[in-house]
Amino acid sequence: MASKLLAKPLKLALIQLSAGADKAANLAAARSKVQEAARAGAKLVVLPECFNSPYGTKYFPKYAEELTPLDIGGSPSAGGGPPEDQSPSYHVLSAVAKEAQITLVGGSIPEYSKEKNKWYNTSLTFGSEGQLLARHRKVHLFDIDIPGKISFHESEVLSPGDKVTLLEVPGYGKLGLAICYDIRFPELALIAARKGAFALVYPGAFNLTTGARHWELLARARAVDNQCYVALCSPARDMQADYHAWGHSMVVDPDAEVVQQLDEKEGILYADLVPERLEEVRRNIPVYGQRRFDVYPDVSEGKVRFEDYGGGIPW
Ligand SMILES: NC(=O)CC(=O)C(=O)O
Repeated sequence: MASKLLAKPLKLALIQLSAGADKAANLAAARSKVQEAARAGAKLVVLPECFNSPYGTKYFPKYAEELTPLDIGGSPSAGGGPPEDQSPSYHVLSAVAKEAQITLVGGSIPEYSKEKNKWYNTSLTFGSEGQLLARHRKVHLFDIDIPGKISFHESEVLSPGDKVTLLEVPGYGKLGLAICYDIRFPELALIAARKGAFALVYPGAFNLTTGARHWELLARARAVDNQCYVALCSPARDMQADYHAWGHSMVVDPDAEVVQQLDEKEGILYADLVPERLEEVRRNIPVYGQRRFDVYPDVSEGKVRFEDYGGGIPW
């Protein structure tokens, strides 16, 4: 097992903010909070799921943006990226990542693909040159019915993505990137970890029912399964909104300890991702070298659809 992390801790910021009906105001608030986090020294900044729109199927088509032609690895200033009027969120995220000189996981936004005539819940990550580093479309759609509590069906409007997403944080190593409900599916996290991820990042909007039951449990489960850092970034709770987000953005370390956690209000969580901690945990309990692929299959091998934006670091 080899880690490609530098010895220097990576300062992470999770921005918990609520999104209202005014998209321009949501984008302006996100921009100002990202700048604040960068001034505090964060190098990797994460926004929440659906940070530019209220969360709800009736809102997705209205707030959706067209991202094609996607220029993965390119820079909008060099002619890449969608036109400004089709995707203001793309351009704000790109610009603020460059201004702030950070890697920015831009939460998620509703995306419309004209080519496919489909909507997606999509996360875009930008590098410090403003270049698009990665795109993840939520693979597992949030379709649930808990009688008397909550019924939600993203699939009424959205289509699922079809890839595990990995991306390189320059100078540090790989992140596994997924969105909210994706965290309930351990295979996605396991594949990302076995392909070299040192941290799993989930913009996510759990609610008052499922958040209380499973938010921390799932974060800690994915961390202990994979001996990775896990970061969950939620919208702040707004009881005037249709959907009541759980909040409680959190970072869990590779030994499944909660390092930091917010409450339900707006705020920024800072945490250092420490390479030595990762190595210590993996050395102490070396499950990665102890798997029995003669007894069961390695889900990270064979027919796996994954997008690795930046070269593999196999363990
Ligand atoms: N909003 C989601 O995608 C997931 C969620 O709230 C849950 O799994 O619970």
